[in-house]
Amino acid sequence: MRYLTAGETHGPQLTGIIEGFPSNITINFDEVNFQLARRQKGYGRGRRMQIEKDTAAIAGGVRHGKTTGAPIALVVENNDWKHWTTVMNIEPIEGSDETKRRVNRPRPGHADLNGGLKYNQRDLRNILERSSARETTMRVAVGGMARQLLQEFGIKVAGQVIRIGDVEAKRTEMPIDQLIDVTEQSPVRVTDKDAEARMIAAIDAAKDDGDTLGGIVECIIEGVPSGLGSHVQWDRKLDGRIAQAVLSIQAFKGVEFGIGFEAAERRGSLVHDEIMHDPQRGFYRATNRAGGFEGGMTTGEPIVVRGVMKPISTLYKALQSVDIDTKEAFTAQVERSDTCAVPAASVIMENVIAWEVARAFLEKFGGDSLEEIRRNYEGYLEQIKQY
Ligand SMILES: Cc1cc2nc3c(=O)[nH]c(=O)nc-3n(C[C@H](O)[C@H](O)[C@H](O)COP(=O)(O)O)c2cc1C
Ligand SMILES: C=C(O[C@@H]1CC(C(=O)O)=C[C@@H](OP(=O)(O)O)[C@H]1O)C(=O)O
Repeated sequence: MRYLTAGETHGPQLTGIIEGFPSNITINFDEVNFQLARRQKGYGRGRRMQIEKDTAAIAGGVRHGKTTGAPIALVVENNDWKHWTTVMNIEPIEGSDETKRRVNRPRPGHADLNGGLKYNQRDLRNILERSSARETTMRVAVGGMARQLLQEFGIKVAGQVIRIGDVEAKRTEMPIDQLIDVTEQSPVRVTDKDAEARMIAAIDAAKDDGDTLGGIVECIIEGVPSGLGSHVQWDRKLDGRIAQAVLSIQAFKGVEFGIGFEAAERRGSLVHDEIMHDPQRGFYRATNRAGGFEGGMTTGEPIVVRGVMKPISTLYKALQSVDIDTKEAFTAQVERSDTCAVPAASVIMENVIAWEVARAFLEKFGGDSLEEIRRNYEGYLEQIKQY
């Protein structure tokens, strides 16, 4: 199973094509649109989110509410396109002075300069339009499809914000369904009300100073059987693939599983998870410090992944850069930008991880239809039980 996305942030639409999605899966479009709506919420975002109201339309691969096994085509329109039709026009507009509309001032922390050099583009808009995190809209829609496959097998995905700037949220141990409900009610996607208020204040303060904030988000996946991914080849290790998916989100700079970087400070006896057995549960781990992975394979314990997002690159208190034409220094003018997109990014992270887990699930239990996958899955569960 694979997917590709296309589309620019101020272009007419984002397009996604999923190939290899099995047949006979009932698709609830409200679920896909719910994921898109969740991504748009979250304290700290700029004016663009008031313009967009993301909904996905299906343009292939689903009939009468069920997948057919054909490639699935998804489309999300950009409402903002109507304000950008002249700037973004594909055809040159006669009599217009294109040079005036060029972006010739690369923004620090963005893809602008590297992309301009690499693709030999002197209008940096040709880079920024695609490097924008607007593209994650389609990745979330695709993740919304993957979640429906996972749901068929009782696999649940949740996320929460752990840190924004210097404010850390206390992690309340609660069942995953409750975690999903509680974080959904929070503008910064936390369960800790005290931290919520301090995070909102920190975002407001950064905004007042013309500055931005990053943070840490966590994703938890429950109900995953042991044995997804594989130790036998580097690119089949599922933790590695999830790490790649997380780092592919714009502005994500780090990833860890379970106790993560803390493992460097601890002794082995306080890192590794002891193996237990119970006639009802089968094999399990006494703890889950590994975050659900050993040898690139799932252990059957919940997958726990955290990602680090850097502060938003564009600051109202603009940073210095160099004009690509004159090579002179300037400080950038900012029209609009987010102050903090960490809560939104936690939704993106959930969905890109859901995709990777669904892909690994299909590799393990293969099959073209839901029924075939179910047979393979149930046979494997029986095999594990007898082991
Ligand atoms: C949900 C989300 C929203 C973002 N919004 C902005 C924004 O409004 N302004 C900005 O400068 N960067 C924003 N970014 C970050 C940039 O897209 C990102 O830093 C840039 O493309 C360069 O990529 P890199 O940081 O991964 O190197 C956002 C990222 C995410 C995930
Ligand atoms: C459009 C989205 O996020 C955008 C991501 C983004 C960036 O540089 O990554 C910059 C901003 O776009 P604009 O310059 O149009 O205001 C954000 O609003 C979105 O999340 O849907």
